[in-house]
Amino acid sequence: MSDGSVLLHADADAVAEALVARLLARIVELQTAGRVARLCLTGGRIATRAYQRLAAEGRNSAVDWGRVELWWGDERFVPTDSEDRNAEPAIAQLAPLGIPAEQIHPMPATDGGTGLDDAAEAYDEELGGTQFDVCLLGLGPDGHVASLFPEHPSSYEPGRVIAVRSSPKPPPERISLTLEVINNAAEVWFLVSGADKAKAVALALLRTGPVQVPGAGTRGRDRTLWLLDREAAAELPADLTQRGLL
Ligand SMILES: O=C1O[C@H](COP(=O)(O)O)[C@@H](O)[C@H](O)[C@H]1O
Repeated sequence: MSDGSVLLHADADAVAEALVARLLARIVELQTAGRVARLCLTGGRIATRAYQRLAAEGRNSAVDWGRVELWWGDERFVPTDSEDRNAEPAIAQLAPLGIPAEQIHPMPATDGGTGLDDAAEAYDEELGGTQFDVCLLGLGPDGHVASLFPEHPSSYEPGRVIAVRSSPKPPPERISLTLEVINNAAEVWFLVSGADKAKAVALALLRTGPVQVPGAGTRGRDRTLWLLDREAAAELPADLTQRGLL
């Protein structure tokens, strides 16, 4: 497991800009090595901002979008057309990139014809042995990642893809990858902005327990990056942000 690197940016827009530049470069690197790039996407405000930019910049990049797979780290178990969904709005934003539909893997929705448990199981099967090259994650103000919430059964339930009930953040029913799958990604990149996330960032980077702060137990096999804006980094010890390394 990798240690984390902190990358400080001025504000949320700068985080989104940096993310897109890094992501495009990493995908090209993977494809140059003959690989299909397997990306796991996150929901959340800053991700939405970044996907807008990715759609615009990605079209003129060297990326072969025919050799990219999209997966999701978590999803709200609501109808496909609900504004609460993580995947469908992102898929719509990224449509200009022309990623083949069979390479886009949203988690099931309530209109998919199965209940929550079967939906989580179906995604586990679809995922099979996929290992992500890059897993993007947000961090909630409470320290949650994907739909793994602090001191909640989701943060210690065994399995790879779990059904989440009574989520402290609405909507209450969700599907989430667990840390077993997330931490098997080659690289985990956190995108975090805003003063409301500062305490959670500090607790996660100072390695609080993963049940108390799921973000604290999350890291990639080869690399973990924390792309933070100044507000989100405000409660980190100064030496850590100055060195940029943990
Ligand atoms: O509910 C969720 O929240 C987190 C964080 O979202 P944000 O808007 O506070 O950045 C997100 O990472 C996760 O995918 C989502 O389902």
